[in-house]
Amino acid sequence: PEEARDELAALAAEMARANLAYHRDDAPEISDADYDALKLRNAAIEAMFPELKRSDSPSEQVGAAPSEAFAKVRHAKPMLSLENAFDDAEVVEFVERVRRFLNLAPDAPLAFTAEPKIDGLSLSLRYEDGVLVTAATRGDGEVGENVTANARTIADIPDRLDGAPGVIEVRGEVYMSHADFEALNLRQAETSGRTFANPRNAAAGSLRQLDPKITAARPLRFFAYAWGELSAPLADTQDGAIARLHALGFATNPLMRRCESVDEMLGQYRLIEGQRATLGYDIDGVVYKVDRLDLQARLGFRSTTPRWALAHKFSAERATTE
Ligand SMILES: Cc1ccc2cc(C(N)=O)cc(O)c2n1
Repeated sequence: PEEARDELAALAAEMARANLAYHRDDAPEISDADYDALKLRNAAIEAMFPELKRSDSPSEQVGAAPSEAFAKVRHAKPMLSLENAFDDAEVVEFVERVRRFLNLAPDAPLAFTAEPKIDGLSLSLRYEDGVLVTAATRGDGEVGENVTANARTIADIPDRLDGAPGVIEVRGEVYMSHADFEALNLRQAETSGRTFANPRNAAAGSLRQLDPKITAARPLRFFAYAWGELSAPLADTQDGAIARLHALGFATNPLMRRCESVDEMLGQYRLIEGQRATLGYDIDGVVYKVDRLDLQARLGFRSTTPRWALAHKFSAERATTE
């Protein structure tokens, strides 16, 4: 029994640390599966020595373990990641690959959009008949976490839409500005002593708080940049669709431009890179997308990335906010 008591104490400490890392700092130290294994071991020892059950045992608490913290949501359309490019030559290759796939002559017009790649965390917002019904994190791309109550506290996210398709899933990035991040860390240092390493962790940790009142006190922002299920098209082009999202009340990034050539794409990349230090929020590259949505549909997706999009990353600079 003495070893059992010691092991229960060790398990309790490890689970408490895992919970803190997961819920407050959104930097899970162990996987859901590992956490569940700790809970199982804990339950097994309690079964053998019921008198040793601790008051802080997870079998005493109702749910709220990392793996059950948020209900799971299966995305109607997978939330994909983007293929990366690190230099101009890879961008030229991407455009040539798109032309070949579409069987376009080298001089045939082919427009792209170029926009800053926000360094936050993806969120999918489902509206039905203009009402926000579900907000879900990306998760593994197929299944995310239901964070609807928390998303409702974000000012940039409308609770209702007028004039939208009956079903519309808006996708974008939740992020925290540098100024809000510094102020939050000051507050954190004075209260809990736990500060966040960077704005992305602070945004993710704030969005995945169990208590929406805590999320409401966190200054989170949102840029819309894509969509999932739609019961009717938004427009014929990427540029037009983003303009439509803006008209519906979403914040979209003002540095997005339609580009008629690779040179214009690379020019927009340099313009955005030049403004990187003055935006007031973190970006880690530029996203190019084929502008015409009929061409996006023809290009389709590889297993996890669209053929019609590319993320052109900035060279990794010494982190400026850590
Ligand atoms: C399709 C897709 C996937 C991930 C994206 C991510 C970002 C971003 N992090 O800003 C922007 C986009 O337009 C994206 N578009």
